[in-house]
Amino acid sequence: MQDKITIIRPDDWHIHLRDGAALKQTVKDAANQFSRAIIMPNLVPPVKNVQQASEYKERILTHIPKGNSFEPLMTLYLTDTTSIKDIKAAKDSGMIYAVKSYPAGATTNSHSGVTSLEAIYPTLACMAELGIPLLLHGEITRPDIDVFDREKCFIDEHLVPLVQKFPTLKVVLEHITTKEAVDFVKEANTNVAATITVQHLLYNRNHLLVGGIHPHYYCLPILKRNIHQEALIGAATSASPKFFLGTDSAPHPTHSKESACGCAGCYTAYAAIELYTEAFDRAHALDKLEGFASLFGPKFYGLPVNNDTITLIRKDWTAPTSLPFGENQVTPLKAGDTIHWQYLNESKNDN
Ligand SMILES: NC(=O)N[C@@H](CC(=O)O)C(=O)O
Ligand SMILES: [Zn+2]
Ligand SMILES: [Zn+2]
Repeated sequence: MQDKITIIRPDDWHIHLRDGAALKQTVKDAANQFSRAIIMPNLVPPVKNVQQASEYKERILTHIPKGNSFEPLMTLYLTDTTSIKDIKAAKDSGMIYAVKSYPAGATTNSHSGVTSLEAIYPTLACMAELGIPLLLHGEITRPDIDVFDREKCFIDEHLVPLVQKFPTLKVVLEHITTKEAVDFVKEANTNVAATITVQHLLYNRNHLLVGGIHPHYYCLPILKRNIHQEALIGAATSASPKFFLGTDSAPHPTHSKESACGCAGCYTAYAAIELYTEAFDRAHALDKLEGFASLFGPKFYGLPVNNDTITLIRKDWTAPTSLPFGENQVTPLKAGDTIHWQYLNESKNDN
């Protein structure tokens, strides 16, 4: 049995760091394991232009521990009024790595999101031309569509035509949750990729709903049935460069999740790489972890691979039941449970 694994340092291609006092914990956790992360722009108000992204980046940078070279890769929040001028400014800034589309109303802080992707095709054409990736929260929001079918419907109704219309546009279908998404991405052209969260590899909707309702497993897109979980594990461990690591670590105060109307999002950044290692170990695919976590993301974004490594050992430890989150607390995924791999935090930035 393999008890130790060393891989090139990973990056997180989808994270929510939030803002203000929350940054103290979220930045520390992300910077501890990852070299770079794609920073989601769904703040209140959203990060809509270069100026706001640059100010947000500065706020993040002040929380990076001394001697740590974590690099936040900033994104813009796409709205119905994002203009070609905004996209050109993003490109010229050299600090915007992608533009994120939230269908209006689909998820946390998405009310300023796009009401029709088709209506902003000229903006997307400009992104294709300038090589700026489009990151998609891929869910339809029509109330007649069942919450478990929203990703599949988004693919059929919006993504298939989008990819046909813009074959050169780089597209990441974020946090995929279904077999249909896996199949779509596999068959699409090489400009189409997907991130996969660790909760969608470790869990399915039974974990959310059997034996009581478990709000800390609630995220969007919602956990699906086990056949979808299996398809995601298959994709993540397939060595296909189209599938790479994106935690979607999305903290909410404990009281906002343990509520009559609980928020969507799981906090995983505190132990992300340990949890992914656990998922790959379960699938007998530890040899596929490095590609998924450290090689395929940079390849898609056209960035260099990191030049240091991290090591994990097989060792049980207990996840904290709670972590500081500004003036509140956040209950992390797996709170109080045993995690079977441990990240040895010794090598970072000593080269
Ligand atoms: N994934 C989630 O359940 N929540 C995310 C938003 C998102 O990524 O959809 C959040 O910001 O809380
Ligand atoms: Zn999302
Ligand atoms: Zn997210």
